Amino acid sequence: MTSQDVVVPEMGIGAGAAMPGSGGTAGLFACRSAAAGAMSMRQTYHLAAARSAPASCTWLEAMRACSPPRSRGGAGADVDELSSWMRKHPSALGKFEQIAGACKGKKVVMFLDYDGTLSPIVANPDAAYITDAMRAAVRDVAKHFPTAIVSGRCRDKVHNFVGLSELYYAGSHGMDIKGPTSNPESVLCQPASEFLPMIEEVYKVLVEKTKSTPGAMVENNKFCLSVHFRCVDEKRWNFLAEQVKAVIKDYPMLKLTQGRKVFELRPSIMWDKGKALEFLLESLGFADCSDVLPVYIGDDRTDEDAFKVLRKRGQGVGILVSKCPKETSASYSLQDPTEVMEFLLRLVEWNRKSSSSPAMLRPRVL
Ligand SMILES: O=P(O)(O)OC[C@H]1O[C@H](O[C@H]2O[C@H](CO)[C@@H](O)[C@H](O)[C@H]2O)[C@H](O)[C@@H](O)[C@@H]1O
Repeated sequence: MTSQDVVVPEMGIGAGAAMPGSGGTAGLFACRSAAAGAMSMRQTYHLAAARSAPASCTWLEAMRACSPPRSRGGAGADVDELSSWMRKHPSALGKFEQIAGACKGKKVVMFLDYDGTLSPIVANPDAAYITDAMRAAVRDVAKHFPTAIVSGRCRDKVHNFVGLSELYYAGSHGMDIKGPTSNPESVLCQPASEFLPMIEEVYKVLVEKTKSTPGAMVENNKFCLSVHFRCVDEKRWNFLAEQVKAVIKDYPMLKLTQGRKVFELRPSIMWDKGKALEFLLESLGFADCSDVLPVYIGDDRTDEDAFKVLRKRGQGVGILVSKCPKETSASYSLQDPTEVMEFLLRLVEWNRKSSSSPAMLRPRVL
C-alpha cells in the first residue's frame, strides 16, 4: 500500500488505518488536551460504536459516541492508546518538514472541510463562523495552490461563511461542485440533481416529524439533509432516531449516515467527498499526473471517503482534525481549527521561501 507518493508517518500506515464501519473493538482512549499540548492526557472518549450506519440496537450508542465530550477529567485515561495512535497519525505540525519535503517539486492542491476544520463546532449550525484570521489564511493558501472547500453543507451556505470567491466549492458532501466565480465557464458538477424534488419533500416531512422534539433541527443542504441533535436532551435521542428511521423507510433511494451529533440523509449514489476530490483533480488537469500532491484536511466520517481515495491513488496527504484517537485513513492529525490555521500558514510560508519550486505554480482557473 505504501508508495513513494503517499506521505505517511515514519511509523508507516499501521493498523490504525481501519475503515469506519469495519468493526473493531470498542476502546477507551485518552484525548489530547488543546491547552496543555499534544501528549497531555486530560479527556476520555468512548469510541464504542462510533462507526458508520449502525444496526438498530446500537443507534443510541453511536449517537453518544459521534462527538467526543468537550472536557472530561481522565486521570486514569489510557495513555498508551493515545501514544500509539499518535505514532500512527502524528501531528502534521510536528512532522511539518516531512510534509513540506513531500510537497517539494509537486503541484499541491488543497482540499479543506468546513465544520470542525475551518470553524469550531458550535451548538447552532447557523452560527458556525470562520474567524477573519482563518479566512485570511485560506485566502493566502489559495494564492499559492488551487484550493477547494469540501463540505456537507449546501454550497451557497458554505460559500457565504467562507466568503472567498477564488475557491472551488463542493457542497452537499461533494454533490454540488462549482469553481471560482470569476470564471463563468468554471466547472459545475451536480450528479444528484434528479433527487432535488425528493429532498425537498423529505425536508418537509422531517421538519413536521421532528417539531415535537425540543432542540431538534433539520437543515436543508440542497442535495442532502441534516437532522441535528446536539441540542436535544439525550433522553429523547432514541425517539428522534426512530422518527428519522421511520421517514427514511419510505425513501429507499436515500441513505442515512451519522456525523457529529447529526443524522445525514443523502441520495444513495456512488458519490461522496472522495469522488469530489477525484473530479476536481481531473478538472484541474491532474487526473493522471504523477507530480500532483493533494492535501486533504477534515474532521468527520464523511472526510474518510477522501482519505481513502488518497490511499488508493497512492498520492497525497490526509490530515484528520481530532483531539481523540479515531479510526481513520488519514496519515496525520491536527487537534483543532487553530492548529489547521497554523499548518496552512506554515505551508504558505514554506512555499514563499522555496520560490523556485514547481509548487509555486499559480492555480489554474478553469
Ligand atoms: O462536511 P462538513 O463541512 O464538516 O459538514 C458536516 C456537517 O456540519 C455541520 O454540522 C456540524 O457543525 C455544526 C456547527 O458547528 C454543529 O452544530 C453540528 O452538531 C455538527 O454536526 C452542518 O450544520 C451540517 O449540515 C453538515 O452536514
